[in-house]
Amino acid sequence: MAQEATQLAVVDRELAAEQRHLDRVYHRLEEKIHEAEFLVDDAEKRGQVGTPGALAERDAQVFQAGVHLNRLNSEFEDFLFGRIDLLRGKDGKRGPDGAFTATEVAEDAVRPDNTADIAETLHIGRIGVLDADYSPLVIDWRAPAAAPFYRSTPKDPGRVVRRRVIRSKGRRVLGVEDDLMRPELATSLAGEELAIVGDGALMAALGRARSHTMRDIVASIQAEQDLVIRAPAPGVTEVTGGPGTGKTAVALHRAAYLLYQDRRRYSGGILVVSPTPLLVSYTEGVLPSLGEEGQVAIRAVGSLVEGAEADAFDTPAVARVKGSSRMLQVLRRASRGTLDLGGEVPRSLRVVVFGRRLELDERELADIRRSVLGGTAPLNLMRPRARRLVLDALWAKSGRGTHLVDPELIAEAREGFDEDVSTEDDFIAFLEAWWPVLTPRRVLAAMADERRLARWARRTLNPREIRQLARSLGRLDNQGQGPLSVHDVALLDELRVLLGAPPRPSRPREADPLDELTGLDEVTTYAERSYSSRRSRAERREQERTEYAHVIVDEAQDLTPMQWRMVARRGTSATWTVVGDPAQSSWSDPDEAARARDEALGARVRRRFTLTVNYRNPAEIAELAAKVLRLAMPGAQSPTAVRSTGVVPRFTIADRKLGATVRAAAQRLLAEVEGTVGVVVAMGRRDEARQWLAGLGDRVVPLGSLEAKGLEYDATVVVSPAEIADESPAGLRVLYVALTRATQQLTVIAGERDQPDAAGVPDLLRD
Ligand SMILES: Nc1ncnc2c1ncn2[C@@H]1O[C@H](COP(=O)(O)OP(=O)(O)OP(=O)(O)O)[C@@H](O)[C@H]1O
Repeated sequence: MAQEATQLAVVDRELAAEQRHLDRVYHRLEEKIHEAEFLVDDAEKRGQVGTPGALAERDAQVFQAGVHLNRLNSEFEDFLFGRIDLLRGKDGKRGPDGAFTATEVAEDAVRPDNTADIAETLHIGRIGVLDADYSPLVIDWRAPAAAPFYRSTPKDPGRVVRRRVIRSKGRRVLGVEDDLMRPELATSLAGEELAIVGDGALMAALGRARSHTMRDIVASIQAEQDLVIRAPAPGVTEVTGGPGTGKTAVALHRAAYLLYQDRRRYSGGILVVSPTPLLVSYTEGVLPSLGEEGQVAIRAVGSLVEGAEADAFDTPAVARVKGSSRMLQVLRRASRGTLDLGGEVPRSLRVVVFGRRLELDERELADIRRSVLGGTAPLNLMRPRARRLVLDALWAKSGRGTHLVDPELIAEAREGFDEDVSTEDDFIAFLEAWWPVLTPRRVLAAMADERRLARWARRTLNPREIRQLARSLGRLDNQGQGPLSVHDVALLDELRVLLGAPPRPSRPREADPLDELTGLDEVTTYAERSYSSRRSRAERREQERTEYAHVIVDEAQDLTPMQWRMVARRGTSATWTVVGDPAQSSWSDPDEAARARDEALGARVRRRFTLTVNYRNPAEIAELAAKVLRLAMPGAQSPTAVRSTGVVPRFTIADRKLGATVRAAAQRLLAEVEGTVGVVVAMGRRDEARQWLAGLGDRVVPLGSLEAKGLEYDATVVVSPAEIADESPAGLRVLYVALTRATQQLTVIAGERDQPDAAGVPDLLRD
């Protein structure tokens, strides 16, 4: 009892100490906000002067102050989260953030009797805050001085004695959790014994209920993850690791780190490519919570091409054709073939110039076309040359140059001739039909005709593949308008390059996340309209952005060869971070994808990392998933689950009414967990699943197996492992993904195709 009371007193004392520090930080932040507000006021006064120079200066000041204010305001929430207490370092130099730079312990910092004093205490937060005397009140989590907070382990503690995670909300400190890095030392801080409180911040973070959005992990980044986040920028940082090892989280924190390290360089933009819109909306809150968003575009792989927003999935067989690099050859032939669509191309050209009839026949036109197509330029860019050769041929036939000798007169006559011919309606109509401006969608639509496609895909695709591909494109009208699948988008992008840019339609562009630069809305309230011209300039710049300074590919194992080509175009001079897990790949030909990936990344230096700890699944669920991994990818290593809950997966055999069984399982889990319940079914059952679960509320989410990628729920129901596994050649790997989504509980329902044992365990999940 007495011991408990003492411990409580220690906790109170430590909480009070952190509260005092947080109060100081707030005080300082308020001072800084006043400074920013003063700047705004001052800027407005200067605006009244009215000279162009003063207005420009005001504009710049208002912009800066507005961004600063907005940033400070948004950082207030839970922005102090860590603290490290350090021994004295080998040298006594301070860095720009006011912290000592030494990483090694000074020789005499630990006395022979294993006692030591804390020489430096640093608080870590989402942004750095200096006190009025430039001493560090808070160190930015990305600064070098914060690295020991993440890197230090009892095995390799460096200068850190105690690492503390502080939980706070707004202005209140709610709790602290300590890890002791040097338990062998008796350390004192300001003459008092160093206190240790709580039992591990990581476990507390992992045990919390999940919502529909991912949280940042800035308070509990682990050492192996920190190495990835802070890896040098050049070249390619490649990260592999099993489900739940934090690959997505690490990739997003790396984006924030890179921006902090070299904001100027990454003002070129960071692109995060994600497999599904669901994963985009799950993850897009993480960067704003880290104070970064304006420079980072998180896009689903089906939304990388302007004007083509796709989230529909093709059947696995069709996806396999559309994703394969064999499509390159088919698209090349199709784009040229579309120029020649039977029945639509005029066979001859007749024009009347200066009262004379001129004609080019089928053979002459074919010769011209062949000669132009001999070049390698994109088809739409060949059009001017084709037009010129037609005019040359007509000019030759007209004989008008023959009686002239003076080159100047010849040129003049020719110019008049060209002008006359090319403004003739007949000529314009002819050119439109004979060498139309092609759009990617139009070529894609042309491929929906099976006979035509068979010609273009001869010796590249087999008849069955041709039939499947043509049928899938039949959803489009003859201009290519209609629903696109995710895989169509990479084809459109390839066609865009093959065809060259057609004249741009003047339709307004679709919404782009980059248009919403951080905090600019708030700034307008201060800067009023004077700011809007700056904003529209910024928007224009973002609209023009088709290349990025850094590309992050999440779930990289799923990119098809055609998608790799599309993504590569967005980062030709970029540095890259590529995260993925081959064991979760839903693409059927890993070797072909690996070649495409190598081509996309080129000769850049590669830095490889492996993450080994599963932070999502409890050991009970991870063990079950490992059985499927052994079938899906014999010899592959499972990550080690960091915690165990004692709750084993539940198995249920569906009676004849599969829907009722699934609904009952979901309801039961809803009662047992606080947060979300994901119900994963084979892709073919998505619509049914929605009906089964209707009315259960938004804590329950029905998902096709491919949609579950990257997501997580407190509990999941996996419906019929055999159905999921049989759906595609990569089905076992997709099943592995499905089984690894839960943070707490898993129910597996055996359907008709499963062969459950007496305990209801389907054959695929038995030893
Ligand atoms: N250091 C950490 N502290 C707290 N939570 C963490 C940490 N690392 C990862 N997590 C949590 O573990 C879960 C899994 O992380 P994440 O989704 O990034 O893993 P992943 O490797 O991308 O998984 P998958 O391959 O299955 O998509 C998330 O809830 C994440 O917040």
